[in-house]
Amino acid sequence: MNPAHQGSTHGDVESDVGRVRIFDTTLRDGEQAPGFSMDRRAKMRMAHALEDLGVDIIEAGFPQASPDDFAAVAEIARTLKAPTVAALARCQAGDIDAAGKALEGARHSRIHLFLSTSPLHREHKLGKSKQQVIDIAAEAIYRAKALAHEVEFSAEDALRTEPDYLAEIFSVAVEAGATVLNAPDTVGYTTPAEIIEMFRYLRANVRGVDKAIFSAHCHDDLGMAVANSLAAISAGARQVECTINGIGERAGNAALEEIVMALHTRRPLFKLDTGIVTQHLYPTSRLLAEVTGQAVPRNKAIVGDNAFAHESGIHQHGMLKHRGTYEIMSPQDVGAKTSLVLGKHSGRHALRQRLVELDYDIDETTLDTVFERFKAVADRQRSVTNDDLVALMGAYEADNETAAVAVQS
Ligand SMILES: CC(=O)SCCNC(=O)CCNC(=O)[C@H](O)C(C)(C)COP(=O)(O)OP(=O)(O)OC[C@H]1O[C@@H](n2cnc3c(N)ncnc32)[C@H](O)[C@@H]1OP(=O)(O)O
Ligand SMILES: CC(C)C(=O)C(=O)O
Repeated sequence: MNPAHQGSTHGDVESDVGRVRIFDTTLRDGEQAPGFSMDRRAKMRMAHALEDLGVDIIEAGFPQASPDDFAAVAEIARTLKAPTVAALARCQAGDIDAAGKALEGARHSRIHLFLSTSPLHREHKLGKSKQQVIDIAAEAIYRAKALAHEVEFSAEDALRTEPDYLAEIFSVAVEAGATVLNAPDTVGYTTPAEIIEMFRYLRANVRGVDKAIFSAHCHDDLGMAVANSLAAISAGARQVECTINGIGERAGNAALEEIVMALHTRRPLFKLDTGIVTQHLYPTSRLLAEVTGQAVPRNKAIVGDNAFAHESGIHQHGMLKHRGTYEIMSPQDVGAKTSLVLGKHSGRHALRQRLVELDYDIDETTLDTVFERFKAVADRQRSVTNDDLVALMGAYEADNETAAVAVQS
């Protein structure tokens, strides 16, 4: 083991009071989803963006998965300065050694071990008894500890595992030297009430609990990944594993931007901070869309095109009076912008505002006529652009001139 790894304070349990660590797994679980895989170059671009975003841990990949993934993890480990770089490994010597090797150049390294603990996985996937699973985990942790600054142990399918058995394997994991205990909801099955119960139980029953922090890793199969992550945090988890845009296996992982902005926007409720530079959320989301070629859905919370867009007249009127009427956070805080989109649902207030912005001096009579014409255009097309408005105003002014000439002659 590199002597510099000894005595690292990165991941000091004491420093976690009032702080939730953000463990980004966009480059590992995120890229496992069909259509999202990233090559070494794409991973490097994302890794730099994630470092600028301020994530605490970047899970760079699964070195045993492929030579390119090994190379990507190694390059990220060598290059990044601030975040801990993590690599995933099964509880197998080959995986652990590959992870250790890939992480050699890292300033702060973490081997992330996982092993299934639920009855279904133990019996059908691994074909191992409860005790065998515990022994395999302990041996793997001992091996990994010699190869990285820190070891995280994930009990795969934890939320479908018997709580007393989960507490036992985590107790052994702490004894073996793991300092992060992750209880993943691997298949997105749990609910907020259940995950709270599980984390409270673990905190009360894992031996040596003060030597480790608990982590949540939630999947979105039932659309509850973010809610479950926040629930786990409220029950004492001080690390959350999440991805940009919520990408990941099947329906995805908990979306990083949603967890971070929930903690930020509802700070009086959670009383917890992250180290995320929130203004980087939107640009990082767009970079991921660019490198994967997968567009962000318009209605995606925080980073979708519609997250701060308003087309309805009643909402636009409210927004023009006070932004707080229809926005619970400032778009600038996530690096985005508000837009008032003109369409068939818009009203006079928003239309007048846009015409003023376009330098038209407009009285009530003009507004009424132009508004009627605007609605007719809006009924034919999805949105009405500035060019459409200029054309409408041009036609209106031409009609007025014709009418004036007719009156004179
Ligand atoms: C919940 C998660 O997201 S876990 C991470 C999932 N991610 C991935 O699988 C992506 C990368 N994976 C890969 O590239 C390949 O699966 C590899 C290279 C790791 C392994 O490939 P192969 O050796 O051909 O095995 P394959 O994937 O078909 O089967 C998995 C094997 O790992 C074993 N295994 C699964 N999980 C673990 C674990 N945590 N610890 C030890 N062994 C495990 C299985 O029992 C099976 O063993 P067997 O080959 O003795 O039957
Ligand atoms: C490896 C573990 C943390 C995982 O991805 C899961 O259980 O979903």
